[in-house]
Amino acid sequence: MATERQRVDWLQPRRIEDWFVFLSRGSLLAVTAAAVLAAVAGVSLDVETQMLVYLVGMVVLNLPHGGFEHFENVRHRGVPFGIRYVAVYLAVLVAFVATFFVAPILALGLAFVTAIAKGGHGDLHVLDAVVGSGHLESRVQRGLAAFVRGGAIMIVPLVAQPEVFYGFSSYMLSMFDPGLTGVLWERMELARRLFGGCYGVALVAHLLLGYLRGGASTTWLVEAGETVLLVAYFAVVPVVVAVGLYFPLWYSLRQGGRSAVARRQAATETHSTGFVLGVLAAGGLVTAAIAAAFWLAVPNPLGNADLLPGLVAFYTIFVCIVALPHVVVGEWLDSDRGIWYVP
Ligand SMILES: CC1=C(/C=C/C(C)=C/C=C/C(C)=C/C=O)C(C)(C)CCC1
Repeated sequence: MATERQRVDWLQPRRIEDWFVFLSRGSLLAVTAAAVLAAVAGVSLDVETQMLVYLVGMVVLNLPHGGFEHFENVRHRGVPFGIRYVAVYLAVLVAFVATFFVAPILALGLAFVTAIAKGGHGDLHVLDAVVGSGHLESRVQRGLAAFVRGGAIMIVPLVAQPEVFYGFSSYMLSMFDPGLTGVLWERMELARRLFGGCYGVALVAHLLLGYLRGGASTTWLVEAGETVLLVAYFAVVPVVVAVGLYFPLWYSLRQGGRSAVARRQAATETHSTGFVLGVLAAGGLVTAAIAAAFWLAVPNPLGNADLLPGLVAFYTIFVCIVALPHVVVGEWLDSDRGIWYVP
């Protein structure tokens, strides 16, 4: 549901959720500005450092939030629901892993779609709960908002930094079939033009429709500003760093704001530190067990890459195989609440 709420003050956050959103914008803006300054000064981060930033961002900072998000979805929902949820979740996870073995290119495409869907729909719910989405009146506008925000994560770097994008995609495919290395390069230009063209049209349509519906309303201005920030960020920040910092600094921070609103509305008790640490420890163990099983199941866990790029490729596929069932089961099959619950 679109909401009229508009409480975020760009410079003076008041509530806890406004702080989360404020920090997400500030940190992405700072990283974007640093990337522009570095480009102007002719300085660039070496690829090793970029990969370390990715691994720290995704594993150390983002993974705990992912575990917490999973846990919140099934908490207080009853035992039969929980068992059904976990069973369907595991079935979808196994089916997705199987797809990597029989059709790796299709599965990699699904992995990218997962990142787009998660980022896009997650952000749409943050607009509903915290930022304001009053100007998004129709389903088409909401769909466009989600596609444009999520698409920034994958399609903008595909257009702006195709070599790195394809290089890592090749590593990911080589985990399952070394013969597929290089196969993507032949289609690179076509994919860039096709996806880049569609994305450009969607971006302009999204901004224009929002404006035509309600003029330069505050919610439109703020939302358009965020969209432009996301596009600029993914266009100028080296893609490995950009994705590695987007999930902790934008996705997880903002979801923290959304869940603060949801908890207050549902009058759910706040968690004690001990409880949170217990959930994190249990979640960490389950996640590590899934990662270990996946490592053993894959023919070449590091693909044809060296250690660091191999770990980036492995972790990326791993996070996608956990995230896809989360989006499918948690959001689209759990019609009562969904993973991005907004009261
Ligand atoms: C294509 C591509 C990448 C893909 C990243 C993906 C697909 C991340 C998905 C993250 C998810 C689903 C997180 C959920 O919380 C890398 C590794 C940055 C390297 C550059 C090219």
